[in-house]
Amino acid sequence: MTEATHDDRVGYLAAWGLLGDAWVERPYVEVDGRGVIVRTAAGRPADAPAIVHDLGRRLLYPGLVNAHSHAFQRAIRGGTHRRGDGDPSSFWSWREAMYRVASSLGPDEVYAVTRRCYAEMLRAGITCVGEFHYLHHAPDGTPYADANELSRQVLRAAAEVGIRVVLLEVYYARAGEGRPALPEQRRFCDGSVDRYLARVDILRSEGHAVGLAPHSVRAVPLTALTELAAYARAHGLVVHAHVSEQPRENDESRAEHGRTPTEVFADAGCLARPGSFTAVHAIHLEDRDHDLLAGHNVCACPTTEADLGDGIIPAPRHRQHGTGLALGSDSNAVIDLVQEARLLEMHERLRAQARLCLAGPDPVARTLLDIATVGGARALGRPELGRLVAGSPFDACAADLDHPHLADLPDDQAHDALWLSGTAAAIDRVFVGGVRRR
Ligand SMILES: N=CN[C@@H](CCC(=O)O)C(=O)O
Repeated sequence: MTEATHDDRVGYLAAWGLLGDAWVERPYVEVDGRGVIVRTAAGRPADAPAIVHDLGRRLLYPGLVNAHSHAFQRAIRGGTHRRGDGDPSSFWSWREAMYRVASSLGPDEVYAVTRRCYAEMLRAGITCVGEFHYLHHAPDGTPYADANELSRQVLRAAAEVGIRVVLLEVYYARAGEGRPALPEQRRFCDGSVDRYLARVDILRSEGHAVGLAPHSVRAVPLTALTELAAYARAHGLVVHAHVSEQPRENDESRAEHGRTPTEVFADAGCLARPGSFTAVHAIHLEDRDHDLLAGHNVCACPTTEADLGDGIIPAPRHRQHGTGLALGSDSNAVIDLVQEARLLEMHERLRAQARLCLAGPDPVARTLLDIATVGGARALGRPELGRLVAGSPFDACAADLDHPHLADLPDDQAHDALWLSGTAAAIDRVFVGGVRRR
């Protein structure tokens, strides 16, 4: 492979943007032939390369990082809001509707729905997604000729769309304590930790970005959790799991273990390596759970959590405990991390009857942007992403200051208008690894 030279370099300029930790006017980013940022500056340097793309009146941001997705669930968008065919009026009855689709998809359909979903993510400024992937085998649980067939369909969809993916390979074993997997859950199950890890070994050996994802304490017994935690530690992998999304999950955990789900994950060793665990949802927590999650990550998915009636994530408490926040589009009923971020703040305003709930040293908009970028990158174990700094890939998105939602606002106010009253619709430029994707 030939080295990138100065001649391969191109520059990008915008009106305003976030470079590293600094909000600057006329942000300039220089990118080499491999798509890696080689320098940043406020304003075009005198020695800039010949080609500098001026993005004009746009706000330049790092690419957004979506830390929790079930791509196939896009297929039921809008399909679970009426009584009639079943009763989708609770989380658990919604899950039955979701399982009907989960049981119906073959490899081609998994590829097609995932591709559609990821294309939508890319349009919305998402440059990396953590796919919490649990459709593994044929609907009756029989492995395909290639046991990683459906994981490969996800990887193929991501590659063709041009989005980065971290495959959070799900381990699933049972319907609950003492209950084997339901027929509709059989395709999620590998049958043993060894068979599951053999699949993971292959994916890792092929160079794919992989994390371990014990689905939940309901679906994974403690012995298996302990083995998964040991493997993750040995190989430096992140661990993601659904944690305390619904009160019933806590009740079942107490009945089986006498402990909360977070305590069970901690006792199994899943939290042993600082920063490596991501609790998805983490809504119904006890005080001790917050202490245990300190230094780890929580992935909030506010549009899905609202849709499913889960509850409001205690985001300020997570921040007070030093728990990193990330965002996920989860069910993909909505694919818009700007809305996810905004609702994180707005749900807390409704609960607290107060404003500026997630403000810290930085204004709320900056906090939300950080959660949507570096927060997700940290949760996915990809610290090189989420920031526009030298040495990082040029993964970026830009919002149009002349979009109808932002037009005629002062530029610095437009940034707050996007994150606190807007949507991703204003984002109209997206780059992944230096390649323009939108
Ligand atoms: N937002 C929740 N999604 C979960 C629900 C299933 C469960 O908790 O059993 C999911 O797709 O795996």
